[in-house]
Amino acid sequence: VSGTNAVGTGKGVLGDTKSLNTTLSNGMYYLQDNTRGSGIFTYDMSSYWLLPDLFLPGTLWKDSDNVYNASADAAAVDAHYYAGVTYDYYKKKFGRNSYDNHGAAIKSSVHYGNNYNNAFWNGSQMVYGDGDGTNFTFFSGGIDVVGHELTHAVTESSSGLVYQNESGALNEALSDVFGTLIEFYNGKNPDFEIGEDIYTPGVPNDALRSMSDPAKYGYPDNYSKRYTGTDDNGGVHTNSSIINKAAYLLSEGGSQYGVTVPGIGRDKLGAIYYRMNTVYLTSNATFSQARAAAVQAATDLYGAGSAEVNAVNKSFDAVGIQ
Ligand SMILES: CCCCC[C@H](S)C(=O)N[C@@H](Cc1ccccc1)C(=O)N[C@@H](C)C(=O)O
Ligand SMILES: [Ca+2]
Ligand SMILES: [Ca+2]
Ligand SMILES: [Zn+2]
Repeated sequence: VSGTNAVGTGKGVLGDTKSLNTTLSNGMYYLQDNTRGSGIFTYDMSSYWLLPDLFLPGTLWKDSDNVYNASADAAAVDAHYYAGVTYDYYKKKFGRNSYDNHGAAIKSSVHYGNNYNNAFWNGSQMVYGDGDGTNFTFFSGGIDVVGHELTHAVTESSSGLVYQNESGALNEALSDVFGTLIEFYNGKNPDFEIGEDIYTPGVPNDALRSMSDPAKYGYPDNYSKRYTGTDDNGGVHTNSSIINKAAYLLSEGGSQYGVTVPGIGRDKLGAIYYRMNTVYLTSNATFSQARAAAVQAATDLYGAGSAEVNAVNKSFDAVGIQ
């Protein structure tokens, strides 16, 4: 909508209060943030429970008093706010102006479907389900989820990793890695767990995946343990954990399978994986090609024979990728 910039306040999924950039137009407030790129827009899909995909993005979220404390508001509050944090991360860390590096408008829809247990990037926008209340709560309530989904847009605009088999697992891992780096950038209860804020709301201290110990949730932490079937587009949410573990070890350091990795920290992990995704990876890249791409990216950034290049090599050795 065309109007004037405003600042609202709202409560997120976890009950936390936050300020929101909104737009005042004809006496109504909208979840439209005009301060970032071409804008961040948050939509409501709650009226479109039948064949929802036909109605995306839904209705631009409107409110009468610019206060978003109702229970139905929480998912929109977090989708809107965390999209802004994600925009800021890519801009501040890499000078990237939105997911396409051309200031594309960022659109999110919440309350998609009926108790929908997922969130996704549909090629044009982010879409968040409410969860069934037992396995998941509102998906936008996790900043690592929002960062995960928007990173799919970054990947689509750069490497274009095909969403199946090893390239698909790389695609998923990049989304988990940057979802986590964005969670640390935000600074509230950051961790190397994935989805902890929205997974099983009735069960504390668990997550959908773990980067530090994938095996905790039955996922592989070595190439020798990869899934080779056809489920889930060839196990994209399973084999991503092999790359997630390599990324965790590269950042934090550690040992497994007799290989010790010297940690180089989150910022260098991000710089190397960002350059890998935006400069070197091709759409059908394998895990082995990803190793070569990461080594080249680290070489560009820190020099051949640098401690960083050594750490990259060790991190892939530790997960059995040559
Ligand atoms: C609709 C088709 C499937 C799209 C899968 C999306 S990109 C996805 O990977 N969603 C994440 C959501 C997420 C992200 C971070 C933390 C928790 C949950 C995902 O991992 N979905 C799981 C449930 C899956 O699809 O198996
Ligand atoms: Ca997390
Ligand atoms: Ca839980
Ligand atoms: Zn994904």
